[in-house]
Amino acid sequence: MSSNNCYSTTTTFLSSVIFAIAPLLIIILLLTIFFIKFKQLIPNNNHKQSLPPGPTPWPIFGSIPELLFNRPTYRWLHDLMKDFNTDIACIRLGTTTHLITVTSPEIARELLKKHDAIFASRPLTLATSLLSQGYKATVVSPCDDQWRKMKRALVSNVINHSKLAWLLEKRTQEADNLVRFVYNQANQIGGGVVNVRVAAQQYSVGVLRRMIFGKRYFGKGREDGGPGKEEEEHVEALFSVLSHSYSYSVSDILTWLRWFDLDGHQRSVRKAMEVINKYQGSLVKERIREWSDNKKVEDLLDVLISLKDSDGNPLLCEDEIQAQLTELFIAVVNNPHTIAESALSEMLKHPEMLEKATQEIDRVIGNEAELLQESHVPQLTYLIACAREALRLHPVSTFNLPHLSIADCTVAGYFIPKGSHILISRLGLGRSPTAWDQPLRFNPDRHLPENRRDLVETDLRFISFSTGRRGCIGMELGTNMTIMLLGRLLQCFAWKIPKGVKKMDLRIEEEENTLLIATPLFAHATPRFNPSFYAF
Ligand code: HEM
Repeated sequence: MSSNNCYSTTTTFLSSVIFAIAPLLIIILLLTIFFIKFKQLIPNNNHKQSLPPGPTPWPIFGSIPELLFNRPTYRWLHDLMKDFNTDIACIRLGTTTHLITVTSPEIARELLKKHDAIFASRPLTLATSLLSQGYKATVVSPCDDQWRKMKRALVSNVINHSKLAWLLEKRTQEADNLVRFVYNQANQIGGGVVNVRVAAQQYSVGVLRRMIFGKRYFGKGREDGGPGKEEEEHVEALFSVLSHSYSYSVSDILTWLRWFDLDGHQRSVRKAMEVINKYQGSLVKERIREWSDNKKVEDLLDVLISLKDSDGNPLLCEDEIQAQLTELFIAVVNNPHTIAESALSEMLKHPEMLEKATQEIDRVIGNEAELLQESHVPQLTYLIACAREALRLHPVSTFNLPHLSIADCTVAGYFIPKGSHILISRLGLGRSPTAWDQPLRFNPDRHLPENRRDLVETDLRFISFSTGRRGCIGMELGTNMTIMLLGRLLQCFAWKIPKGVKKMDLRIEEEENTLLIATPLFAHATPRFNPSFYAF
């Protein structure tokens, strides 16, 4: 037999062996992959309790297909909880992430009061990473040293009682501007129709712009007190970032798809951040460049730049300041305006409430020539009750900001694994039939026995500023801004439903995690006083 023949026989033999065992190898490989995945799917048996009820997950993908195809997600989650007849549910995403949804005040208290330390972190998303320049600030950062540093800086030096007292005049100027803007629309024979949403949104952001940058307008502004195109663009960009922050984007759930930006979220957030940086960023850069330690500290940007660490070096770098300012604007852009808009809409449906709140303001001020001031706010208990009721019944978002658990825990008798995303439903708490009698009725009187002087609700019967380590730092400012906004509108103008509108439309807009009333509130305003009252 020739060597050639021998070689070819050996090759043929080897090929036939490989050919014979190839399917076996493929089967072994598949089994190994399946075993690894399957192992991940088996619940951890070290705990005795079961997970909260929820849909049966698909292998590997969990309930991601349902989550992506049932929009808006908040409705799917709430419907699912109703079907399971539960106040706490668990939706598994992929093999390891658990989404825990909660609709009862008792369970919310267990999470944010009893086990606060365990649930004090935040999940990461593409939008929150972009807005915070890689988690350099407070609101969206996970519970780490950077968050601690920034929160401490905010509470001790930036948003506290003494700084707010120092900046009172700037806030009052913006409240005067609100009245001027609305007066210029209402000062016609028979009054005028006002877009309350625009006035209220621009007031909220205007208050912060004055406190941070010492000025109201990025550009030339407008004579009538309204927003210029720069301010409109700024507010629109803030809302865009806010609405994408925790919106269950495909790229947040299946992170390996981020590159493709399938739902366009990344593009939208980057575009909005360009606008925000164009306005805020250039001011911060310029101020840092021109900074000298002899400069008089005149606004919150000066405060942030002037903070020093224990070695006497600047405490915050430019990125931290930029990120923190964006977060502060995002923190105020929606709450005060939504509360004022929905409270006024409800009061227009119930004119006796409008009358009662206006009479209270007149009585507290006692002197017709004076405009409402922040010092009057604690005495306006009926108006505060109306704002609390608006917060309870018409929350601005379906869920509180998400929390993330940093250890395994037992809640309501169920096992909650480390790394769970916790979504506390603002709708579920505020409209809970066990916590509230006739929950769907707008009834400010239900808050009166408590005689509250603020919007704080630490018992979590509804979410206002929430509570615990991740609780809001803007309770005093948020209450004052909201009540001044609503109070000035009621004090200075008589409001009614515009001609041709049969009833106020309080249907909500079904967008991801936002509950804005579908149509902005257009209401008819007439000045209540002589023109000389508005000449300030
Ligand atoms: C009526 C007005 C306001 C309401 C209803 C409100 C509500 C909230 C809520 C519900 C949270 C999330 C709490 C949680 O995760 O459990 C929050 C967080 C926060 N708010 Fe507010 N807020 C208001 C105004 C403000 C203002 C005026 C500021 C400051 C200028 C502010 C700054 C913050 C910050 C920094 C956080 C993040 C805290 C952290 O994660 O550690 N808020 N707010």
